[in-house]
Amino acid sequence: MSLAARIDAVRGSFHLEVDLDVPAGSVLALLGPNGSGKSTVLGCLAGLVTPTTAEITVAGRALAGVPPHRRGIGLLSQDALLFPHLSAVDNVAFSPRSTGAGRHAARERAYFWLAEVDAVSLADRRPGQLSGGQAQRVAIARALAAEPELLLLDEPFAALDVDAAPAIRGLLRRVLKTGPTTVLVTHDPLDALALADHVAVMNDGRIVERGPTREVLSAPRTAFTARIAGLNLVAGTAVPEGLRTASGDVVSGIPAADVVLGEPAVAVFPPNAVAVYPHDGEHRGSPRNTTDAVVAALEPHGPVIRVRAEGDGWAHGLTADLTPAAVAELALEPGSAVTLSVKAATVSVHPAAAS
Ligand SMILES: Nc1ncnc2c1ncn2[C@@H]1O[C@H](COP(=O)(O)OP(=O)(O)OP(=O)(O)O)[C@@H](O)[C@H]1O
Repeated sequence: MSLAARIDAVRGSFHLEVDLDVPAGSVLALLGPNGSGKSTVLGCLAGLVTPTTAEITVAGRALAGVPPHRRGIGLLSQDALLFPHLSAVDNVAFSPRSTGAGRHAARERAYFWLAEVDAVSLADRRPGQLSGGQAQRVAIARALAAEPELLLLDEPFAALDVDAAPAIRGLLRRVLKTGPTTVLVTHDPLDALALADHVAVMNDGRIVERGPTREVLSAPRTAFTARIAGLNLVAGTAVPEGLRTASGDVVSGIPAADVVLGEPAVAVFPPNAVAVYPHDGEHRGSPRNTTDAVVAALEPHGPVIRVRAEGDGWAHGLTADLTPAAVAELALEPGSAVTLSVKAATVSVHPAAAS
């Protein structure tokens, strides 16, 4: 069920103007800072915010004038928002019940989805007896049990503590692989990397950049996206040491709790974790995570100079932040041959959406 939306909306002095196209079954992440309009987009899609003008179609069906509960849309927000007086299984069964399923069929479907999110053992508990992560599992089951044509996720990990978030992220990655067309709102590039095929970066009510997630975040075309992403990314497959790239290089790093060996992953590290040495220099740091490269560009970046590298293998597109004094000392200029080194302890390895 593909989504196509052209939305124009005004909220006070804020003006939103976006268009979105999300192919059937894929996940689009809307990434942007506070106040950029992400929640307003979700509100318009869900029918909770009235746009000035909007053309929204899901699987070719126009949603203009359709009330929220008839839109075939599932919404999962930061807080699970379960009905406090119903058990977990009755909360999940509520979705199919409200679309006409009989009591028995609804409970059966509820147990199916509770099993999908590893929460069958919680079936008889009330929301007040669930942790934040457990409640969010049940809320995911409830959203999916409605079998929505479009799933909207509004910062689904924001209210979870750091220990619970990776498990829920892993779970969503699993169910979204075969799940409905999804729009995910987040301000965390790692959420986009883990879950989204495509990303649209929002600023001040507009989409300033869009494309395949890894492409946009690893080679941002606008300074704004670079600031949001602000990270080096190397794509590959998770291995015990860290990650193996398509060309067979291993980048060592610390795996996040939700990494699965053999699955797509990205190694992530900030530009200030990359050390730059002259190509034939003696100081190569630790022999791990060392690669030859050529300086492609030097860009002022606040108090530092951001060195953009090109080369074969995983060096391509990496950025390193150096002080102006270091750039002068190394006599760096576009075309300089260098060796880059990244300490494994500064590299985190995260699961990535397969794209
Ligand atoms: N009910 C409202 N009335 C007037 N202005 C509003 C209302 N709701 C939101 N806004 C304004 O619309 C703009 C976009 O808000 P929105 O919540 O969509 O951004 P966001 O990107 O989701 O931000 P956050 O990440 O903080 O949730 C903001 O400037 C906000 O102040």
